[in-house]
Amino acid sequence: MKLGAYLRAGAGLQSHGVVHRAASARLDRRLVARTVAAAPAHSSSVSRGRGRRKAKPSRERQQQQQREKNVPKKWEDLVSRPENERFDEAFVSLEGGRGGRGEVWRKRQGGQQGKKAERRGRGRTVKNFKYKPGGQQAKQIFLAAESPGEGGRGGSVYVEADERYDNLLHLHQRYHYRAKDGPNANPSTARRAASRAPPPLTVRVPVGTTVISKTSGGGANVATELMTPGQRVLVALGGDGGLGVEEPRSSGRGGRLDEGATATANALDWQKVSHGRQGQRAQVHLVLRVKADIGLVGLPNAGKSTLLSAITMARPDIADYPFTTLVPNLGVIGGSAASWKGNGGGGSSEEEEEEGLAGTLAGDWGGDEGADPEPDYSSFLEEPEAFEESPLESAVVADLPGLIGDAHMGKGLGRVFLRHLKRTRVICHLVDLAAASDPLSDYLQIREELRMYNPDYVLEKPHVVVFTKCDLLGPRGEGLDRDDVREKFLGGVKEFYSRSEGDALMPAGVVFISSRTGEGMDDLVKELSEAFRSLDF
Ligand SMILES: Nc1nc2c(ncn2[C@@H]2O[C@H](COP(=O)(O)OP(=O)(O)OP(=O)(O)O)[C@@H](O)[C@H]2O)c(=O)[nH]1
Ligand SMILES: [Mg+2]
Repeated sequence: MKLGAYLRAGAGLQSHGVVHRAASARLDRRLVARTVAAAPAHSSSVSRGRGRRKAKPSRERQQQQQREKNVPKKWEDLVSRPENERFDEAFVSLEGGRGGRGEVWRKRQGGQQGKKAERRGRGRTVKNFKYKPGGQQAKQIFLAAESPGEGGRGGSVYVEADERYDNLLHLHQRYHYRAKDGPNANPSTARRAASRAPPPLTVRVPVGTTVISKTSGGGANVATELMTPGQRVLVALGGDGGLGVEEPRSSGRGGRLDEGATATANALDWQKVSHGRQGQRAQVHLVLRVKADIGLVGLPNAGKSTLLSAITMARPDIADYPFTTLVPNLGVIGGSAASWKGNGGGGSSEEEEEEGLAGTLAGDWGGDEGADPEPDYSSFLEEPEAFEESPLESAVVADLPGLIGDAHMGKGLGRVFLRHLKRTRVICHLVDLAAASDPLSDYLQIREELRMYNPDYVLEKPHVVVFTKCDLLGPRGEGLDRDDVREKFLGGVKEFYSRSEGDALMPAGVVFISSRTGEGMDDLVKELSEAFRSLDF
């Protein structure tokens, strides 16, 4: 027998043996699995020796696990708070994916033939564009790789403003987020792995979120505000892919590296350059300030949420107890009526809701008013056409939680939510005329609270005073001359501020409304439009 034939025969036998052994191993494993399933718990040690041992996590994986365990104290503090105290803030650690491994080519066989054989296995099969049906050509042809393939870049991490979100609660589930790793190069991807970066990890946040990011691993720190939908910022770049490398020859000369790498890489670091680099890591602080044109402020129960539901399609919780609203609600003036009626489902459920609402309200207002018509909080400003060309056209209204005196010392819901007024342009200050014994002091208390939080809130933003619940004035309000009340009120405000800034702090207008009957809505629209016109556009 010739040597080649002998070897082939031997090789054949050998491979036969391998298959055989593998099959019997599989069989063994199945048997073991069955025994383990059938055996009582205490005897499981019998099979332990034969079962597959659990692989020890790689060092990198261990480091990753350790990092995931390390959550900062500030994160733990934040997520243990109630939702209304954390919906507008989040801490996250964002990490770009690791780059994929570059390909390592083993030492070549000597001679031209060896080279060919070596390369034959490394490359990819592509469509043969010369192929014609019926011809002799193959449909697919093999393209040998010219050089070892590079690993792909790891996924990067972006923070993106998205209209579909209005809070940051979805980012409180965990602290660490990591993008996908880059693809490793292998014979079939050849050089293409480098161009196949995995999809980036996109962290979606509401419009109006400030992103403050400390990035390590060569990345730049970021401090930016995402103010338009779709706007995004890169916080952590994925790691570079490893380079393709040819193993150095045994003579000890350096390995031939793929283009871009230093040709002097010695025998020690040729393996390292084939490894993908780690992605950048960013510690990110996200703070949301809702972006709105009009902000509704006032004492708890002043009727802020009710006004919001009366002038927009928003349907916030309304109830006759303080602190019903815990997080800001948003609505758009002149939003299309179809949208929320569609959302409300069938007509029947809506009627039920209205009935439920009417029930609570009738209870709130005492038996003597049982004959009242059903309160209708559906929009008084429903026709979008009425607002065309008006400064109020699609203005966003934010209904804030109730504010009380000494809120800056943590009373009530505190004052943290006042940050949401920062991006409102006009403030609507609601005072419950029916319940207030002294509307002026109620008003001044809140103004002082605003001023203590941020002097710009009272100095720079025009505000309209809105006396609410005028339908409830009852006998007290019958003979009430509204112009009189207005004058007295304005006189009081002027006197209070006479020694300080004076006119700068005066209201732009005073209106009397009822969200229930729709009284005064026209005045409100007029005053708000004036206030907007007074701002320089
Ligand atoms: N009759 C009458 N009742 C009103 C009017 N506006 C509000 N109410 C009632 O006043 C109560 C409080 O209204 P809300 O809109 O929840 O008050 P709020 O200012 O949002 O209160 P918080 O969210 O707790 O700060 C509810 O029972 C409303 O039905 C109004 O114009 N007329
Ligand atoms: Mg409310």
